[in-house]
Amino acid sequence: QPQWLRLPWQSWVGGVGAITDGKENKTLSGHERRNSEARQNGKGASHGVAPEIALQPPNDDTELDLRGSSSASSTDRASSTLRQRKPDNVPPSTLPIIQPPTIMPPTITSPVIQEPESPTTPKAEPTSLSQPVPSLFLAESSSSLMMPPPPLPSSRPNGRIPALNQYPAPNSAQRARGPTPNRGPPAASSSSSSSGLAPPPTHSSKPAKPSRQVVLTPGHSPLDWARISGPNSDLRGVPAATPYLRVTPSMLKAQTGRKGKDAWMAINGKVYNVTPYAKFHPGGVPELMRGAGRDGTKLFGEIHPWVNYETMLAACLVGLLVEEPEGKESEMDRMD
Ligand code: HEM
Repeated sequence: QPQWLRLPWQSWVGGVGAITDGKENKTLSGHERRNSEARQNGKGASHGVAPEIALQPPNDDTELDLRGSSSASSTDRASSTLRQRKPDNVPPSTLPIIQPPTIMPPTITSPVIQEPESPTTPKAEPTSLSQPVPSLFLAESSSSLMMPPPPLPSSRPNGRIPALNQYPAPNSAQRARGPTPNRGPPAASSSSSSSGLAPPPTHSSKPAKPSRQVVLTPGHSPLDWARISGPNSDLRGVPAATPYLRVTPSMLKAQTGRKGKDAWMAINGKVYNVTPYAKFHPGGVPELMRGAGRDGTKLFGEIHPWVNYETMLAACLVGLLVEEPEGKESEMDRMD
């Protein structure tokens, strides 16, 4: 940018006008130029902060040094960093007297990108339509081409939908079956004890049986039984080396749990010594002893078929229930 094109305020700012070219580094060159000028005068050490000071707006003491560079002493030129400098090539008579300027922030304009003469991307240009675009407005004139609206139903006065004040309809089959369950008052034929919150009669069930479980004594919980009847336990009540016995009904009949004998019970062909389990039985000792000395399969299944007796009584297994020998049976029958 030529010097004569610079405006006075651009000259005062010291090259800030060059920013309008979009090149910010010229601002630094303006500062650097003045710094180097001060250093050349031997005052560089005391004017090291010149760039910051030069950018501040001038106060009342700021005035334009009209004496020119030739008549100014080194001190004056060094202090010119605090004053307004004049351009070197402008005659003093043409210099305007600058009032304390109002610093406007330099306007940084982005460079305008000039498009080439023949752009590779074709530009869209308005073209004249050969046929008119059909109008989407429902004008009166076009109504003759459109389908007429459907006629209003004659059964609905004013086209309104009648209010459904009754659902189901009075003559519907749903209403004929009676009111919706639990949604209305009970029918006159139903029992007087039923209420709106009570379940319908078809859902009523027998009252649950009261629990017959007993309070087990301390140390006889199901967990305690599981602990003492582990896989290595032997609670059969017979000598350790005794193999599984073939238990006849007459043998079973003698093991009733009385007279110092253990209580044996047969369930599904297996005979168990239930005496060690008696105090652990949730149903109590007397209930358990109902099956002592006999085949308790039916009794057991009637009360708690879900109980896994085989696992629970594995350590109490005495043997298998077998039929009575022919001779023995006839002999016992004869004794009876
Ligand atoms: C055959 C003779 C038996 C009778 C008469 C009998 C009777 C009962 C009774 C009345 C109850 C209480 C049920 C209730 O909760 O109201 C009961 C619970 C129980 N009995 Fe027996 N019992 C017998 C044999 C056994 C045997 C051999 C065992 C061992 C496997 C056993 C294990 C149990 C268990 C684990 C319960 C608790 C069931 C539960 O809470 O669901 N019972 N028993």
